[in-house]
Amino acid sequence: MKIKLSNAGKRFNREWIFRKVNLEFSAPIAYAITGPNGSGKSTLLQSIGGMLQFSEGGIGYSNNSTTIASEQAFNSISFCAPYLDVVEEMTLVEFLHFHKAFKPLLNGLSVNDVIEAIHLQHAAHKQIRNYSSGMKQRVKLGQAIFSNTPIVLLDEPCSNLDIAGIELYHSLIERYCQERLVMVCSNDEVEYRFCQERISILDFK
Ligand SMILES: Nc1ncnc2c1ncn2[C@@H]1O[C@H](COP(=O)(O)OP(=O)(O)OP(=O)(O)O)[C@@H](O)[C@H]1O
Repeated sequence: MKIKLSNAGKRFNREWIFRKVNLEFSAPIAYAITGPNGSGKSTLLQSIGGMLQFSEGGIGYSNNSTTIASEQAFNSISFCAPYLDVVEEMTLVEFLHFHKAFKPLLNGLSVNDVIEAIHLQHAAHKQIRNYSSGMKQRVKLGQAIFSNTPIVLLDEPCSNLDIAGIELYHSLIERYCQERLVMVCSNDEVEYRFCQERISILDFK
């Protein structure tokens, strides 16, 4: 799986956040997108994930040289970010079954396997609205990492996680993301230390 950015730029009103981004991303490599607060990491990741449109230039997705239409790319992408909501009214079991109807789980895994993997068995039947912030972050990570997509986009993946949660994050990456294209937006080395490639958003100002 490949993503190619050609002269990509994004602005909000008159403010250019980044310009002239010419980069290629391919599996099985993990990329870190770094930069200070407000520099545009999340904006770039959301643009790559198709949640925002570039203001200039473009993006291409392909798999083994076959082009994937932008409007179909979401099938290949999973996304985890603190600003993305989960369905708070559902229990974890309900939410994962609901999500699985749109994005299947990694081959051979069940909803129960995912719940065990993110260590939330004790809260499986509790409404997500009553979860702590760290528990919700485990749900978001599980939802992204266990979706059967070749691309995994992670924005500040360790937000609200304690030390055990951060270790869990690294073990999930190690076990389930080796063959995938992973992108991590962060300014905290702990979150992206496994990434082979590092990209500073400041290079595109
Ligand atoms: N919808 C929007 N409308 C206007 N400006 C926006 C919008 N979204 C983001 N911005 C601006 O774009 C800039 C980049 O924001 P972004 O969230 O991408 O930064 P970031 O590098 O991810 O920051 P942080 O490390 O704090 O998460 C900021 O100046 C922000 O105010």
